[in-house]
Amino acid sequence: MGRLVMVSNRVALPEEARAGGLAIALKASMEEAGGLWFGWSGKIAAESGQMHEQRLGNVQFLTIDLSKQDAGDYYDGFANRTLWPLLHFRMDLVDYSRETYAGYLRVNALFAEKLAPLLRPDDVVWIHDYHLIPLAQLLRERGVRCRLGFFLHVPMPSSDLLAALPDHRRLFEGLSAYDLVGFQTERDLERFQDYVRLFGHGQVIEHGVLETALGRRLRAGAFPISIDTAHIRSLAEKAVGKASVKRLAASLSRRSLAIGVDRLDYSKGLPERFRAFSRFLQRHPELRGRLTYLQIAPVSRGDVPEYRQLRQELEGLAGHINGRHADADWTPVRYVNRNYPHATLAGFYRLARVALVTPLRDGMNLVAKEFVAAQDEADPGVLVLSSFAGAARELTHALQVNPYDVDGVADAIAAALTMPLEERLARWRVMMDCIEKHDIAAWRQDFLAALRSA
Ligand SMILES: O=P(O)(O)OC[C@H]1O[C@H](O[C@H]2O[C@H](CO)[C@@H](O)[C@H](O)[C@H]2O)[C@H](O)[C@@H](O)[C@@H]1O
Ligand SMILES: O=c1ccn([C@@H]2O[C@H](COP(=O)(O)OP(=O)(O)O)[C@@H](O)[C@H]2O)c(=O)[nH]1
Repeated sequence: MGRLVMVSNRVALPEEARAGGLAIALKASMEEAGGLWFGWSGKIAAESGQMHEQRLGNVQFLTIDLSKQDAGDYYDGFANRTLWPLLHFRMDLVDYSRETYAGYLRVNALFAEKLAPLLRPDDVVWIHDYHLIPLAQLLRERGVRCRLGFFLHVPMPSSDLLAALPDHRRLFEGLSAYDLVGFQTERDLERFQDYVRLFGHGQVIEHGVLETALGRRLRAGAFPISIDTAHIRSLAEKAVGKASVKRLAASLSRRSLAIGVDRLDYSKGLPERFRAFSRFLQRHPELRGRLTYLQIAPVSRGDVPEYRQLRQELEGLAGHINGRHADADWTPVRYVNRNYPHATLAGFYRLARVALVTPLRDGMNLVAKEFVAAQDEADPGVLVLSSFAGAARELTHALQVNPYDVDGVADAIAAALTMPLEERLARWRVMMDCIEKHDIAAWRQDFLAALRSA
């Protein structure tokens, strides 16, 4: 069997410890399968192109530095100020410029230039996410003939939104150079098929089999990403004895804990969630003082203006809610911008009675699955989950909410806090069965099997 070559903007280098589902999920896959992992080093250098090599176990890491200009145009610019808001249904935040698009294409071409000579004909190349949509086409132009798969970690919005992007055909037709294109959910796949029919001049031969305008066939499918369920469960069991977890437990003074864990990103619905928590305190005075809400929100994409504004807004909101509702011995919201390792997070999840996972849009949301995996099977907590997260398709037994409905989320928090043990057990069991069967290894195997047979 050929070597597995993963390509992603962000690579989980051995010393890397930043939040983000893609890197965490691919790390688990690479550790199991071995192979080459290729991407951006995350470093800014005087010039783009310097390569670095590292090895850990059966994984070889090859990463490239980018210049300030390239990183600014490609990552902060076109990827995170144009594509990210577009793919999360936020037309109001899309900032398009020809300069940043040119930078995006330049960095994709650089990746292709460096990667093409390293590939062997029997390699299976798996390219990830919106940063690298054109890469297959650029590799093919350089003579690469091996199997190329693509997985989109974020949502695929409706064709009408995609069509608002200048030059959208040139970008999205790049997907036709892959042998297999994977999405998080069936709904994302359907919206992609609509786009191919309506704007891509292609045909859907049958569900999951497409023919492009140029007559090339490719496959497309839904492959919901997952977590290393057994590992998170075992981390959570061990974490009970960890000092940081004991300190958190002691600090609660027998109050229940509600937890949120998200990169500081506008897609995660944090201001709406803070408002819903405040509304919960107003609407349910009988429960006041029984729940402390800990929001962990490591800073993400801090050079992008929309993310800096969000940070300011949240600081204001947290202060406002605490000023309004706190007592001398109780602070309702604890808002923390630190990044915690999984070994600690797993213990925090297990301690929590309620998890608040209420993104406005999310490709999957691995935190929702991690929370379920970390629960005590004799006394599980309750997951309050946005129906706009990819995870909602599988975690149907969560308390599902519309994150825009502040009163609805407030009432769901109250329902979660007061839910009888019997109902908590029944809901948790169904969700745990799902992520035990469908863990990260199953995700990788399903995608690679489909790619090998595509
Ligand atoms: O690399 P960053 O810019 O720091 O951002 C972190 C990652 O955010 C996004 O994650 C997505 O992938 C998760 C795993 O499939 C999924 O659960 C989540 O819903 C997505 O938002 C982004 O797509 C990644 O490329 C980033 O690395
Ligand atoms: O302090 C933190 C906050 C988050 N995460 C991890 O970052 C990932 C976030 O993935 P998710 O799919 O929920 O969202 P994304 O950030 O990829 O959009 C999850 O594995 C979290 O456990 C982490 O390790 N430390």
